[in-house]
Amino acid sequence: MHREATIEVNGLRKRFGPTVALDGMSFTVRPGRVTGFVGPNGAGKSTTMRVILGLDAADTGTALVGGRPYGGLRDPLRHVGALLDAAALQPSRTARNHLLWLAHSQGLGTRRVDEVIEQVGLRSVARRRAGGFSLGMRQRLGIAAALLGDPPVLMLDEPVNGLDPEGIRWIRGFLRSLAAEGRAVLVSSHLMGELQDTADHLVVVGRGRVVADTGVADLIAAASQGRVAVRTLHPDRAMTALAHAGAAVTVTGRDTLTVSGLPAERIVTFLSANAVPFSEVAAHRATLEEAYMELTRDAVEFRAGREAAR
Ligand SMILES: Nc1ncnc2c1ncn2[C@@H]1O[C@H](COP(=O)(O)OP(=O)(O)OP(=O)(O)O)[C@@H](O)[C@H]1O
Repeated sequence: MHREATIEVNGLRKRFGPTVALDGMSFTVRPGRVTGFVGPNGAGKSTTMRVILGLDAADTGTALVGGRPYGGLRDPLRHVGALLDAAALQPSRTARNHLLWLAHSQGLGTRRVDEVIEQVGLRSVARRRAGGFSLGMRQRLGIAAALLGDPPVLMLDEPVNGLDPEGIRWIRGFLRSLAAEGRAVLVSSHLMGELQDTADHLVVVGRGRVVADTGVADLIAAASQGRVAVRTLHPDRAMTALAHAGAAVTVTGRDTLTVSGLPAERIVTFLSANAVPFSEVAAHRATLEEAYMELTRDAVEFRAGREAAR
C-alpha cells in the first residue's frame, strides 16, 4: 500500500461543551478506491474531516494524511485536496481568478489552473464571477480547487447534496475515475443510497464512532443471505402457505414477498403444492439502503441493551 495515499484516523475524541462529537473514531482510507463515510446527521463526519485537515483540534487521538499530521505537511495541497463547503468562495472573483489565487499561494503555476478547469468541465464559464454560479458549478469549482496540487488523497463532504441528476452522475463518475488512478477518495453522505454506485468501501458511523467498516459487496451479500424474493398476484395465500411451512415472510411490495428460513426450491414446492400461482422466485439481493438499515438497527439495539443494563 502506498502510504502516501492514505488517511489514518486513530482514537479521535472531541467534545463541544456537553456534546460528544467524536467518541473514539478510528478508520483507515486506502488508495485506489472510493470510501463512503456514512452516518446520520450529527454522527461526526464533518468534525472528523475538519480534524484531518487541521481545522479543528481533537481532544485526543491522531489523524494522519500520507503518514503525517496535516500540520506537518509541506505544500498541503500536493498531499490532500478537500471539498468541505462549496459555498465558501469570493463571489466577486471569477472562477479562474479564484483558482489562480489558490494556486499561487501554494507555488503552483497557471498551467495547472487551466488543466483543472478543463478536467471539471468549467472552461466555458471560467471567466465568469463565481458569485453567479449554480450549486452544481460551485461544486465543480470546489473540486477543481481540491485537484490543483494533484493530490493522492481527496476528501469531499456531502458533494452531491442539492445537485441535479446530471450533476450527481458527473460527480459519481469523476470520483470513480480519481480512485481508478490510485488515489484515496473519502466521500461523506447521510444517505446510503447515494453511495450505492459510487463507493467500494464503507465506513459507517453513528454517535462519533465507527459502527461498521466493510466492503460494499460484502455488506450487500451479508444482508441478502438466505432471503428469497417471491412475486405473486396472491400474496395473502402465499404468506399463509409459507408461514405454515415455517418461513418468515414480509410483504415488500404490491406483489412481492421476502422470505427467509426456506430455500428457493422448497418455496416453489410449497407454493405449487398449495396451488398458489407465482411468477418469480429468486435470491433476494439487498440494496445498500436495506443493508444499512439492518446495520443501524443492530447498533440501536446494542445501545438500547447497553443502556438498559446500566
Ligand atoms: N462548532 C461546533 N460547536 C458545537 N457543536 C458542534 C460543532 N461542530 C459540530 N458540533 C456537534 O458535534 C456533533 C457532530 O457534528 P458533525 O457536523 O461532525 O456531524 P455530521 O455527521 O457531519 O453531520 P452533518 O451531516 O449534519 O454535518 C453534532 O452533535 C454537532 O451538533
